[in-house]
Amino acid sequence: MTLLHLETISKRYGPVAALDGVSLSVEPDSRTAVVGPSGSGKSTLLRIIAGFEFPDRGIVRFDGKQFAEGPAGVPAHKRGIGIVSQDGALFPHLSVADNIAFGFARGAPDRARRIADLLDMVELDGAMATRRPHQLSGGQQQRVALARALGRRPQLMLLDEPFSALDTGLRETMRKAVVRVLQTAGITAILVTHDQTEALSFADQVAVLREGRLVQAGSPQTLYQHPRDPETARFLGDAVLLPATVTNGFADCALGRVPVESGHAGKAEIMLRPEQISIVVDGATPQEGGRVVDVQFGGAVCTVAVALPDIALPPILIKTSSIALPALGALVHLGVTGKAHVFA
Ligand SMILES: Nc1ncnc2c1ncn2[C@@H]1O[C@H](COP(=O)(O)OP(=O)(O)OP(=O)(O)O)[C@@H](O)[C@H]1O
Repeated sequence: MTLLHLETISKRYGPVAALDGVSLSVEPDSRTAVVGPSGSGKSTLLRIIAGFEFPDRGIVRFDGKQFAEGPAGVPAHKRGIGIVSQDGALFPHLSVADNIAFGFARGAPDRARRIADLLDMVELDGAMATRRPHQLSGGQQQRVALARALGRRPQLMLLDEPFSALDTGLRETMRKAVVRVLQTAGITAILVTHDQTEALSFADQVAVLREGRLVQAGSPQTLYQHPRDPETARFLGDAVLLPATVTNGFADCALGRVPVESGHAGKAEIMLRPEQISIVVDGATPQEGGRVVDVQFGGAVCTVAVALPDIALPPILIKTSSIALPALGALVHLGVTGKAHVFA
């Protein structure tokens, strides 16, 4: 059974088509990440699901109820959908406890226990209940915002770049904590993010928007390994794109014969992820091998650029460990693990 169903949603702002015929389904207890370049319509989609905006055309159906059909429908406060935004949007003059209790019915008899439970759920010390938001770190403020949204016991939680103001380490910790909380509470979530790694590690379903259109939706693995087009491939991570001739499950390309998954035959562009390519330093000749033209030390993951004999191709960027990095100028062979993806 589908929890949320969006059907051909379109929304214009004057001449701008913010969303153009977007259809997407979200299963109960799942996590969906919506990604796309700036201006691709991610926030508009979230606002339409929340009920802060209505589509010009299209249908929003939630848990068997029609929330919107074109510009008419159920207002935000009657949808029972939680939202956590980038800045947390806490009330600065209220204590943590009052912020969290904001969504409860006035005078709820179990108020204190519910606040304590929610603080516990988002892994915040109960002693913080009396503090004001400015006395908390960015990560703690986001936890309070999450607790406040959870307090309304929503079936669906919308997360609008909630980690973007946090630094890298804290971001990852928060992401894992949020996933844990949502799973424990059995809440379905939709996350809007600019961060591809965040999307791939957070979600069961990733939806890619571009210029208001849904380009592709599917599991993180499917999108990463089988992107619909080169732009989606590059958007979701580093990609090595090569012209090739495909026959009988193999592609002949600048890296030699590489197995492919597609039954396509003829000329095509193929894609490999950098981690599929390894460097073999074996005394290749300049006619057959590649030459190392750049080595970027990056700690655990280093980037080596290898120029191939076909000078029409840009150097291939390979991710490798810092152990046994090849020397600048070395002649090397490139080995391929797994299959290449074909853009037919
Ligand atoms: N209230 C508005 N009035 C006019 N144009 C708008 C309005 N809201 C959004 N737009 C336009 O609609 C398009 C989609 O905007 P939206 O905010 O949904 O994109 P986004 O993918 O969330 O972008 P970002 O990643 O930069 O937040 C953009 O071209 C934007 O300028």
